[in-house]
Amino acid sequence: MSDLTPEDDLTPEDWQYIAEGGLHVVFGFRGSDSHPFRGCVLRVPKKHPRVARAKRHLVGLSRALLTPRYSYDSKVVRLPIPFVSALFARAETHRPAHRLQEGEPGVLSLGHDDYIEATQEEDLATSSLPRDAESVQIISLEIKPKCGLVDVENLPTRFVMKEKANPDPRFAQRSAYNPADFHSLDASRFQRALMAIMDVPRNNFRYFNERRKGQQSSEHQASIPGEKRQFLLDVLTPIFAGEGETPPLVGDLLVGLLAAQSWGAGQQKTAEDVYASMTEEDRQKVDPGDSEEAAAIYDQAVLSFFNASQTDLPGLLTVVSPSDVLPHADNGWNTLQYRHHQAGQAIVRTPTSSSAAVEWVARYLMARTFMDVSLMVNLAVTPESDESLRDALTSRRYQRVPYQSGDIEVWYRVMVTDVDLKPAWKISRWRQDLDDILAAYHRDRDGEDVA
Ligand SMILES: O=P(O)(O)O[C@@H]1[C@@H](OP(=O)(O)O)[C@H](OP(=O)(O)O)[C@H](O)[C@H](OP(=O)(O)O)[C@H]1OP(=O)(O)O
Ligand SMILES: Nc1ncnc2c1ncn2[C@@H]1O[C@H](COP(=O)(O)OP(=O)(O)OP(=O)(O)O)[C@@H](O)[C@H]1O
Repeated sequence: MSDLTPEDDLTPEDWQYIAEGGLHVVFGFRGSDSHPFRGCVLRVPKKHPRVARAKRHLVGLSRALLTPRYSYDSKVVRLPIPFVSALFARAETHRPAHRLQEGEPGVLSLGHDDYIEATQEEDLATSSLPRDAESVQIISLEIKPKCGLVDVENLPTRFVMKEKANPDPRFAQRSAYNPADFHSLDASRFQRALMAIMDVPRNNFRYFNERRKGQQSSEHQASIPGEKRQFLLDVLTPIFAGEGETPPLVGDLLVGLLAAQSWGAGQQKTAEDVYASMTEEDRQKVDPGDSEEAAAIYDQAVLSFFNASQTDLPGLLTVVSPSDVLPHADNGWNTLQYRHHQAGQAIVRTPTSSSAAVEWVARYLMARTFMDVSLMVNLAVTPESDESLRDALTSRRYQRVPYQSGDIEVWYRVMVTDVDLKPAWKISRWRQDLDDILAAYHRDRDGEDVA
C-alpha cells in the first residue's frame, strides 16, 4: 500500500544525498530530531517508478529467502515531483561524474502523474543510535559481493573474467576482488577478498564516515583510512568467514545467498530456452507487475524447489547446508546448480507443465537479484556495555562480535538491501553480456599464451 506523504513534512533542505546505484538515488534525512523522518532515507527511482511494484515483490522474496534478522523496515511513499526535482538539484554537486553523464533522471519527465513513488526506509548508513548511548561509535559499511559461483565450468567467476578482460571503462583501476573468496566461508580467502575491495572499492565497498551521537554526516569515503583496515579485517572475519572451527556469525546468510545464486549461475542458456518455451501469458506472470499473484508465484517457486510447504517459508534458505552450495573442487559448480539446471533441461525437453516453467524462470530472476544485492553492515564500537545499552543494541538487532581489544566491545548487524526483482526482459541482455565477457576473456587468455 502506498502512503501519500504530507507535503508539509517535505523540505528539500532536510535531505542529504547519500549514494546511488543504476536505478535509485538515496537521500538521508538531516532535519530535526523530532521530525517523523528522523533516521530514514528516501530511495528515489531515477528511470521509471517501478519501486512500488518491486517493493511488493520484495516482501514475498525476502520472506522466502531471508530470515527477519537481515531485513529492515521499508514502505512505499508518494513524493510530489517538484520536491524530487529539488532533491536532485541539491544533489548535483555530490553525484559522481559518471552518473551525471547519464543525463537528467528520466523519472522527472514521465509526465503521467504529479508524484513519484519511492520507498522510505530505515537509514542504514548512519544507523540511529540509542538515545542514551553517548559513547557509542557507529561505523557503517556497504559490501556488494556479486556472484560467488562460476557461470562456466572450470572458468573463474563472471566478475573475475570481466575485470580481467573486459573492465568497466568508468573505472581507472582494476580490481583484484574475487566474489568466490568472499563467499568461501574461509578466513584467509575472505580476508583476501576484503583487502581487494578495500584497495579498489568501486561499487563493491563503501565506508561511510564514522558517526557519534549528535553528528549527522554520512557521506561516504572513497577509500578506507589505513588504521581502520586491520580493525575491519579483525572484526569482519568472524562475522563473514568464521575462524578455525567456529562458523561465521552470518553463515546462514552467506549460504542462503549462494543457494539463491545457484539458480542463476551457469543457467543462462537454460533460462533462454525455458523462457522461449513459455506463452506470453506465462511470461507476464514472472514479471514484477502489480499483481499479488506474482508474489505468490515467487514464494511457490522456492517451495517447489525444496519440496517444502508454505509454513517453511521464512528463512527457508537458511536450512540449506554449506556442502550443497560450496562449489565442488572438480569443476566449480555446486549441487543446487546442477539440480536447477537439470530441472530446466527437463522442462525444455518435455514442455508439459507451464507452472514448472514459470517457477523455474522466477527462480532464475531471483538468483539474478541475489547476484546484485548489497549488504549494509553497522558496527557499534563501545566501551564495556551496561544492561540498558545491551538492551538498546539488541532491540536494534545488533549482536556481539567475539572481538577482544582493551575495554572495547564491538556489536554488529547486517541488512540486505537492493532486493528489487530483475525483469525478465534482461534475460537476453545477460546472454549478450556473458558472450562478450567470454569472448574477451578467451582473447585475453589466448593472447597471453602466445606471448
Ligand atoms: O550485470 P552486472 O553484473 O554488471 O550488474 C549490474 C551492476 O553492475 P556492476 O557489475 O555491479 O558494476 C549495476 O551496478 P552499477 O549501476 O554499475 O552500480 C546495476 O546494479 C545493475 O542492476 P540494475 O540495472 O540497476 O537493476 C546490474 O545489472 P544486472 O546484471 O544485475 O541486471
Ligand atoms: N536503507 C538505506 N540506508 C542507507 N543507505 C542506503 C540504503 N539503501 C541504499 N543505500 C545506499 O544507496 C545506494 C544506492 O541504493 P540502491 O543499491 O538501492 O540503488 P540501485 O540503483 O537500486 O542499485 P543497483 O545499481 O545496484 O541496482 C546503495 O548502494 C547504498 O550505498
